[in-house]
Amino acid sequence: MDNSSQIDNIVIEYFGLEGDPDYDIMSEQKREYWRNRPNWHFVELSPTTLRFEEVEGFCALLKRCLESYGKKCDRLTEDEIWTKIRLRAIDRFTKVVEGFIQRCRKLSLTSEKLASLVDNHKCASDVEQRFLELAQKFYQSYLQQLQVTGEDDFDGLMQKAAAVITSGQTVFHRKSGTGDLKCLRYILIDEYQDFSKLFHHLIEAIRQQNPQAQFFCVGDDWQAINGFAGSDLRFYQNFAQFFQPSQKLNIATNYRSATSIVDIGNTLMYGLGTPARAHKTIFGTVEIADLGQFNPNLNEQKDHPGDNITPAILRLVNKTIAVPIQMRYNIISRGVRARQRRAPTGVPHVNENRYIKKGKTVVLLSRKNSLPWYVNYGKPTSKHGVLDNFLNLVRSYLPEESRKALTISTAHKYKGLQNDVVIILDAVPRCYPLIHPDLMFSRVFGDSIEQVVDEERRLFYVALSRAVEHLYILTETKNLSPFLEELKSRKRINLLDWLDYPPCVGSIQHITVKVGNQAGKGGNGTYAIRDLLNAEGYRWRTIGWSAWCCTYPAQDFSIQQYFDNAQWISHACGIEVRFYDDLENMLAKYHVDYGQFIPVINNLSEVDLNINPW
Ligand SMILES: Nc1ncnc2c1ncn2[C@@H]1O[C@H](COP(=O)(O)OP(=O)(O)OP(=O)(O)O)[C@@H](O)[C@H]1O
Repeated sequence: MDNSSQIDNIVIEYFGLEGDPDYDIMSEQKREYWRNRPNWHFVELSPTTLRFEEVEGFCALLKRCLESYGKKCDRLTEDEIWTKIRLRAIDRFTKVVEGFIQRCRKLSLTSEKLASLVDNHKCASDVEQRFLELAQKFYQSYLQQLQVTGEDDFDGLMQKAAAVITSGQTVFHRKSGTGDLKCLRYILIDEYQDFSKLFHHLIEAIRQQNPQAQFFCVGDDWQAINGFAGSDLRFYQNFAQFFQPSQKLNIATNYRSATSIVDIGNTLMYGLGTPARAHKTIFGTVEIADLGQFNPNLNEQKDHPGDNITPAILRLVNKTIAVPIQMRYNIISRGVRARQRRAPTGVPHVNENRYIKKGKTVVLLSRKNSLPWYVNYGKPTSKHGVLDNFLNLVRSYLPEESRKALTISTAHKYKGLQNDVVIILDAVPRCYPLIHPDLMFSRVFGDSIEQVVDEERRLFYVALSRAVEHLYILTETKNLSPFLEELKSRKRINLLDWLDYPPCVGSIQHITVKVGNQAGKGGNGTYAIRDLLNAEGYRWRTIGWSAWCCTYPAQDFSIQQYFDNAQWISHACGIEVRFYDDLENMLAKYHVDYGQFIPVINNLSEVDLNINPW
């Protein structure tokens, strides 16, 4: 497209999966998003258009549409199109082939064994068949390349190690010293649910040489989540068959999580094994956070146009980390003390016991390495990918000293870890279970949708069970993950009320104080104290509410101290004082009459509520 005549921006969207309810919801969200953006035109096309118009008509239609917006269109040649999409296209294809080769290696397949596997496999589509033809060639070349160069991959080293041990060579040398596999008395294997054929070969080789060695294998079949990478739960499930004689012990005590979290994990895995028993006695919390019920306020809409997820997460994080900057605490606590001392009856009393329990750490767990399309994390700030960029965005809204308390990870990578607070970002059907379209390329290894769904359930379990005290499950109640749906049908789970999670005010650097006249009391109030205000550095401003304005560093600012130090106050009558943060959010409003200051209804409650009630 020739953009020389660019006046406005155009987004062209091809809604290729129309008719799929989940996809249609997302399409409607996209329409809504672009409708609300000035200077952007949204052009949508779909397979229906393509079916009616056929390719030529479809292109002509698009051209006419773009020209109506003043865009000149020149059709690219096939070669030019390929040049533009090449990198992206190769990237996905490369990943699929790479995964395929890794699976073959984990199974210790030779080219011949793979060929026989493919011969006996019934392809479900032409695409699958053509892929398998190509993949076999790639695998053959890969093996040849290893042979020619003498290089090896990890799986190759494992195979060689097993072969060397089988041949009777059991002495090994390491930097720390020399050893003999024949002398090993105990072999401890962790994460046994993730065992693969390749590891099994190695262990078998050791056992052949050293039949006296005792094996101790620990694993959790509820956490078997690496089938896609070649792990095989068979080794765990049929343990007794592989290790004879053997004894099996159940470790059912969960030392990690609060009872409500252990309970939710058991409910998800009901019927799939011995339920866990919580050792901790604290109850903890499990709450569903429904994005469908979330209404961002004007500031949040301004900061995150078209994106509800970011402000929603910010509210949860803000409340849970809740190590409010000292300054914010000062404003509130001293403000509240002032209110309690001087306020006439009827001014709401704030219970200071609700304040801060510091030191909670929070992790955001994502099913994918990416986020929904409408989440705009701005200019990339990290080269480690989308999630880290998003983390930096969310952190930028937190006080400096709280930032490290927040981390992000995929659910897969968080296996084995834990956090006080876990926020699951995406308990929706397109994430749990995530059935990747590339699944068709691993059917030949026996992968099926049923297996994937089982593994996704276990992944969801891993995500839930990382929480020590508090678990938030972010979802859309009209679009729940089937696992969550099932959980809800078996157990009552609290749906959080967003009113309890007020907006994140953000890091405040400055407080602007505006001193003006109370409504209905004429202009004499400020006139009488103008020289005093002037001397204290105030300037008269008429933008918005006409008032004398002065800005103070937010650090250690307190309303009580402010009034204690204000020279003008003893002469003041009919005055209104307003306190604003950097974003022009009004934090507090006071009336001053006859030297007395009285708090009026104000927005401090919003800041108050940012304090962690736990
Ligand atoms: N006997 C114990 N007494 C008290 N706390 C324990 C005990 N054993 C483990 N824990 C605590 O329980 C938590 C989980 O322990 P650990 O990570 O060893 O378990 P795990 O079975 O490997 O967990 P997962 O496989 O779910 O990651 C940790 O916080 C650990 O400190």
